[in-house]
Amino acid sequence: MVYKLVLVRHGESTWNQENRFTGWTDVDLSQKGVLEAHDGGKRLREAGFTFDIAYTSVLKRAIRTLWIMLDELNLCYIPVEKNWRLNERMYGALQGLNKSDTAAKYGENQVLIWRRAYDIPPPALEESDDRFPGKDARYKDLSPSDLPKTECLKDTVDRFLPLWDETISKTIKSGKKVLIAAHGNSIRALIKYLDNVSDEKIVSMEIPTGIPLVYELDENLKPIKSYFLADNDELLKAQQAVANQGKAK
Ligand SMILES: O=C(O)[C@@H](CO)OP(=O)(O)O
Repeated sequence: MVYKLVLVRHGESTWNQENRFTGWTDVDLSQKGVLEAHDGGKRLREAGFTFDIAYTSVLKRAIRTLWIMLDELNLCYIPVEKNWRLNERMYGALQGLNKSDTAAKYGENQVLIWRRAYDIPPPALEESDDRFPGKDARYKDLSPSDLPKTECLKDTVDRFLPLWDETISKTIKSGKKVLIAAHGNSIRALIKYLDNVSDEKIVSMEIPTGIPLVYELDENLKPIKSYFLADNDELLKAQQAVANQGKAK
């Protein structure tokens, strides 16, 4: 038995466009991001994919990407489950800052650590800060210990895993075809877990916006293979562009 699972990072957001640390900030897609979402849906349609259920975060850039893709696939009717555990990594006090300006101020290496180190979190938010998720109604049912003030990728893996273990993995094993629309770092968290990527290697893994990533999984949900629905040149260019966001201008 081979299961197929598709992951997609939302299309470009307005803060991706402005090159700002986003995290749990609920910004929308840019015009380019809307086009990328349509394009991602078309890629799946043309490759013959269909889905029974979709999972996404509680952030509108991922939700809107999913809506657009389901529309392209003529699958607006399938169930969609939104869960905070698929949110982007919480970027703490960096949320809102321009990535290049931050690199110019603190150095590119420090920004690389904040963006990509597996177990070093960015500076934390205070609970009094308006950006603290405890002030946002959508998180009102979370226990206080689940509300992050910052997260490194390891924290994102840890908070994603209960959703995987208790829900998504069971859905896949029941034979349902699953689509997940999420974020650069929540997808990196999933890839780290599925492919058992080392803490060192995950640092250089970049996820492009809007390009579906297909996983073929065995009966124990171990990956047999994975591939983006893009040619190599396009993929490398898109991945390099994400890496370059942390460079000083
Ligand atoms: O700002 C963010 O939330 C993420 C994704 O856009 O950025 P980065 O690629 O720097 O982790």
